[in-house]
Amino acid sequence: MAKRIDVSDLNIYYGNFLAVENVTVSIEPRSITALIGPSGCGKSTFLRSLNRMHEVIPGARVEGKVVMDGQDLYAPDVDPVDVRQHIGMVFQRPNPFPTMSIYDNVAAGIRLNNKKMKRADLDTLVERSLRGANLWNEVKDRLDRPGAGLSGGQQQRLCIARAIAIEPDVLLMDEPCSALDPISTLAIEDLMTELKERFTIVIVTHNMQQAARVSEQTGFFNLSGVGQPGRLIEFNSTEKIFSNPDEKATEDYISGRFG
Ligand SMILES: Nc1ncnc2c1ncn2[C@@H]1O[C@H](COP(=O)(O)OP(=O)(O)OP(=O)(O)O)[C@@H](O)[C@H]1O
Repeated sequence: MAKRIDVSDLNIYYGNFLAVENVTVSIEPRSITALIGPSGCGKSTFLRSLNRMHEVIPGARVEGKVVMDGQDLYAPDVDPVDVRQHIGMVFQRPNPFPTMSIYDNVAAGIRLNNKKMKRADLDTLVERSLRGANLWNEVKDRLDRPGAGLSGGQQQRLCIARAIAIEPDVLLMDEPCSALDPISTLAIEDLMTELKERFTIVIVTHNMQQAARVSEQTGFFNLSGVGQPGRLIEFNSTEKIFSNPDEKATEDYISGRFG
């Protein structure tokens, strides 16, 4: 079930380095939120803080709140592994488990959560996930072949199938199309539009046309100089950001004047 995320006063550190400063934003359920901005402004860092992946880096930590449907994800009694089951992630480079079969790639997360699931139920879930990722028709006759044997675009859809198989509430996507050709990119964009009916989606992208095509809301991050923290400069409807942004820096960035 798609859920809403409310971030308040979030500071994100790598050791003593403040990488992202003072972000307050609300991410709506059943919609796509795009994060754009120049390299190094903290988009990926912010994304990873939403499902507590940031803290797997030694010395990395956050201050502030990330609340999903009323639950503070950084409260002391919350298990980060549990958070990552509810907030799934898809990365820039498709990363299927290379020697595992297509079937096992999709089943991997389900098996971790539910070791005793019957084979027939698992088959149903794997098929549903592959259909959900628009990959079923291409792989249904070779489910036992290695995931690494698929094309890049198919591998990325396999990773999306793996992510949605455990029925998360939120899907985080960090430049999911940057390693893909234009046709595969459009396939993933169509898929995102379908998935937003069921999931809250947050995507980091360098491709402004992509942000404009797929998202309802856009956040523009920027930094004032090397070594300075990234900040969320403007968060607005995608239509407004790309037609009449409030901030000059947003306008300069989307019109290609820097970044
Ligand atoms: N593992 C890390 N350890 C220390 N600093 C890091 C680490 N990862 C990122 N940073 C720093 O945090 C800041 C934000 O980086 P981040 O990768 O989040 O930016 P980004 O906007 O996603 O960049 P890009 O668009 O190039 O991917 C940068 O100054 C970066 O050097």
